[in-house]
Amino acid sequence: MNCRIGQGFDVHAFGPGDHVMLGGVRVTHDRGVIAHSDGDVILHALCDALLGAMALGDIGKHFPPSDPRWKDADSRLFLRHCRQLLAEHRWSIGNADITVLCERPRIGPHANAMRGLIAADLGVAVDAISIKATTTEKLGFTGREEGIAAQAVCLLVRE
Ligand SMILES: Nc1ccn([C@@H]2O[C@H](COP(=O)(O)O)[C@@H](O)[C@H]2O)c(=O)n1
Ligand SMILES: C[C@@]1(CO)OP(=O)(O)OP(=O)(O)OC[C@H]1O
Repeated sequence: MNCRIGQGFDVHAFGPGDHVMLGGVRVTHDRGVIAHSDGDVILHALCDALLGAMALGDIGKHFPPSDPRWKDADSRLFLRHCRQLLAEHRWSIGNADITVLCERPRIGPHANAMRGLIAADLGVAVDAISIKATTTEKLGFTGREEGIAAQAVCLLVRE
């Protein structure tokens, strides 16, 4: 069996707003994020992990921030595009594991909803998708609540 690993990382600054899109879920918050698309750090990190495993560049290469088509775009579109690329290149997802770094909002109560959407968009079982969260103990930009970060790793397999 042929295997590949990939990793991705994304950050968005908090800005004015009343919600944050995370893993495709609209999470109510007292801030929004500043981004060209909907600024979903979970999905952006996951797309980068998948693209990285396939050595197909990064999300900005596939969806340039200079392209008005992606203004306020639903990041689930990006994930579904990655699914298409996986199929074209005959890769299947073994698993993906994601960590969100922020003091707030709390991720735990939404993690299963996020896993469900991601699994549906990628056509995999929910137990292939893991979402975890940590604060950074009030340290750094996430600790000061200036922004939110996510990192993702994935394993791809090909028979
Ligand atoms: N935004 C967050 C941050 C953390 N959690 C959950 O709380 C646990 C403890 O966080 P520490 O940073 O103190 O380790 C963590 O393991 C998560 O389960 C969360 O849901 N949302
Ligand atoms: C997602 C894209 C889409 O134009 O823009 P942003 O929403 O700003 O997000 P980023 O994580 O900076 O990735 C780059 C772009 O591909």
